Amino acid sequence: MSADTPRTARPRHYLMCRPTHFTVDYSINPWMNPAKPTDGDRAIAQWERLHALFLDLGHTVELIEPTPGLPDMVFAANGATVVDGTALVARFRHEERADEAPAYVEWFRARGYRVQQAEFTNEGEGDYLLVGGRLLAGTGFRTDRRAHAEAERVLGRPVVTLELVDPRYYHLDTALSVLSDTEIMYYPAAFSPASLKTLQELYPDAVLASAEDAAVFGLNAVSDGRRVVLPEAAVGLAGQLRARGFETIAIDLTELLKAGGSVKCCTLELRAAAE
Ligand SMILES: CN(C)C(=N)NCCC[C@H](N)C(=O)O
Repeated sequence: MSADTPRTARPRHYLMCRPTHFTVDYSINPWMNPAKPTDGDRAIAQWERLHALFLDLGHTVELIEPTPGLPDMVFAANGATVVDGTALVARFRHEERADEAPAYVEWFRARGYRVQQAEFTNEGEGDYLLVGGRLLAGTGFRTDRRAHAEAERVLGRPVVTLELVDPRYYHLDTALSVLSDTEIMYYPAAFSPASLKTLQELYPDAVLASAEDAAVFGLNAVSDGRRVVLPEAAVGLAGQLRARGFETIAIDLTELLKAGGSVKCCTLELRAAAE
């Protein structure tokens, strides 16, 4: 598709979590260095700009109350995967985040979602990305490979397993982003040779990110089908997207990057049951 391709934005329903208690006081990924100071006010200001931006774009945003002592809870995308009104709630790999799961169970139950508590480790939309009718599923660092069959059964979508091999890209959504129901962008070196072949076969026209754009979390982006919100440092990727007819909106979330997250990590999509 070219820059002249007309694209349609679909209004989305998101869940976010204010980084009230954000800090980096443990390390569970290579981006986290507890010796490096964080600025809580700056994290909140950056997050608030993202929140306001989604509202300006016409999306609906709900909020989950941040729990004291859970500094990574701002990364709401990890809380669950929600398809057709069913929330498959995360079971976190690391003890430091384990207590986030009950907060999500409670949030979804209170709002009438069908809630499934996971048997196997999975980190929600960090590793599960819905592209049209297909669920791309990451494994290698966080989500257990056995969780993929569970996701297929609970969410009713065929799953494609993708193996991540670079610890900097420990969640699928740090290395791959969904642009529309048929298009993705990804960083090839983050995947095993077999998974790369799978991606090349399924998405021969995908946008391929450079190492530089991947390293500033350019792939941790959120698209509504026409407008792609992505970290402002990912300038090469933004140019590639505009050449394909997407509008790009750059945002600074560098304070949250100190914990290994950016735009997509803060944004869980809520997909209602079909009417
Ligand atoms: C896309 N998503 C949701 C993420 N990549 N999440 C960021 C999680 C960061 C956290 N410190 C952790 O290591 O779990």
